[in-house]
Amino acid sequence: MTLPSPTLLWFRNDLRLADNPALCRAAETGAPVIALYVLENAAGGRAPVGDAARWWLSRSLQSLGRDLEARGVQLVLRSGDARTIVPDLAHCLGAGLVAWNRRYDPVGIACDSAIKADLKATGVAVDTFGGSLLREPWEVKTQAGDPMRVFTPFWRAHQRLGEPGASLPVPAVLVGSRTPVPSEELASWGLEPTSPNWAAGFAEVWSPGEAGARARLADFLDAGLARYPDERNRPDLASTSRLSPHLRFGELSPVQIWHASEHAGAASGRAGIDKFLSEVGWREFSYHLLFHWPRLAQDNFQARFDAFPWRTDPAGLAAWQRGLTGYPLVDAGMRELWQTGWMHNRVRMVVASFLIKHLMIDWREGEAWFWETLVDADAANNAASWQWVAGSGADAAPYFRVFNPVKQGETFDPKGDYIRRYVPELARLPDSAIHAPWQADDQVLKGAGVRLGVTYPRPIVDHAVARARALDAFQALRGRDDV
Ligand SMILES: Cc1cc2nc3c(=O)[nH]c(=O)nc-3n(C[C@H](O)[C@H](O)[C@H](O)COP(=O)(O)OP(=O)(O)OC[C@H]3O[C@@H](n4cnc5c(N)ncnc54)[C@H](O)[C@@H]3O)c2cc1C
Repeated sequence: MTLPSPTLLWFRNDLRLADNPALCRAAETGAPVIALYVLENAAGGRAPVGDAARWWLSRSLQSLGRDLEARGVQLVLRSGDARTIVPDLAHCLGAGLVAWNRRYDPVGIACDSAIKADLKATGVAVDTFGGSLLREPWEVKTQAGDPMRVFTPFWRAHQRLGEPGASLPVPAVLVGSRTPVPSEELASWGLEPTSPNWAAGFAEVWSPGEAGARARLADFLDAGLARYPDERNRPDLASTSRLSPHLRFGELSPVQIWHASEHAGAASGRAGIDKFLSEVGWREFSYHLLFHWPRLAQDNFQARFDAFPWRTDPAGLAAWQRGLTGYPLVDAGMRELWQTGWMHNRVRMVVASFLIKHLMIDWREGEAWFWETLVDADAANNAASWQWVAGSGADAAPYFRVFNPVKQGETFDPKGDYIRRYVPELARLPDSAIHAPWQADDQVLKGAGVRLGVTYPRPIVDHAVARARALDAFQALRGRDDV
């Protein structure tokens, strides 16, 4: 008896078995399934997965590999150029079908289009699906059929399209290949740092993989959703879902989140679910922007910002990266990032504003640092958010809104617990001094063991002076035309 031609299932940003349309399609064929992950080469000077996210990827692939193996399917690992690896493997296996869930970044789209054309030209069928978003980025548009630039009407139009379809179960039956396919060893990819192992703290905080994602969602819906509208800006509390790295690698889909939240919402109340899903909506909006403006991570969305007089300040950039600016909330955020690969959204906004406005360093420097240090570093969310803070983006915060890091700390970390957690050299300061130690009496500093300029830096810029400098620079841009 001749076996049906196998199906090659290419995993990318969808490292899960549940609600995975490409996997369902592969299962439906009844043919043997061979799963593939390709560690792709750097493109445009940037690795497709940043340093901290590589740690996550390593753990997530281990988890996916185990889950597939338990169902008799091999996860084949290859590294290099997907444009040659995928067609070569498909031909070598005699695959009748290659299936994948789409991606939306320009490098990914160009690569996938080329592979699809190549496969089709050689008689291999290709099926692609939407699996990372609630709606495909081109589905939401203005009445004139154009892409949208403002979040609120975007989200309204998105919601008018109706509920997302049902979330797909893990296929009941998957057929694996009887013959093992040569695969590279995950360990040989060196995804996890060793000397030094700067990711040592990550495993204490995170459980990469589909099971970890599901558990985190369940915990949040149970304990966090009802409090989310009131507490989501508080970095000192476990106030948000922390699902972002799971979403980044597609261990969970937004469709699953949507249905689970709607289900839990009955008990938690409408306010929590609406606010939470609107944040997931910001992720949809970022992807919409990246899809329609593929140079979102490179070019100012508003061209008038091209004339902005960014400063070159290597010492300021290094102090910011290392969490040594002398502003406790900024330093706590940058150290949370270093220690855990993640940072609370409120603090992301404050540290980004500090880099862009207090130091007047180009937002692209910040975007690049986050790309390498965040476990959730995401081509769409990172670029759109940096441009949002800079004021150069679509529907962005106005440039003249300069966060005061002291006031932000007093409002959102009122007792200084978050600062104490990540800036331990300030831990013994009283609440009244922790947000601005340079304003404290000598006696207070001494009592807390703080020696400014020795155990903790003095502020590298004065807030009022830096604010005025940034506003002057912005004033000069006024009157220039937007894109
Ligand atoms: C300068 C800057 C850079 C950022 N870079 C990234 C990034 O690389 N990757 C990333 O996923 N998010 C990024 N964000 C957005 C946001 O900070 C994170 O998504 C959020 O902190 C993740 O935590 P959470 O999962 O607990 O969020 P929750 O508040 O629980 O929200 C649930 C989900 O909604 C989405 N979401 C929430 N807020 C936003 C937002 N403002 N924009 C887009 N999507 C959002 C995320 O997918 C998140 O997981 C950035 C924000 C800023 C200000």
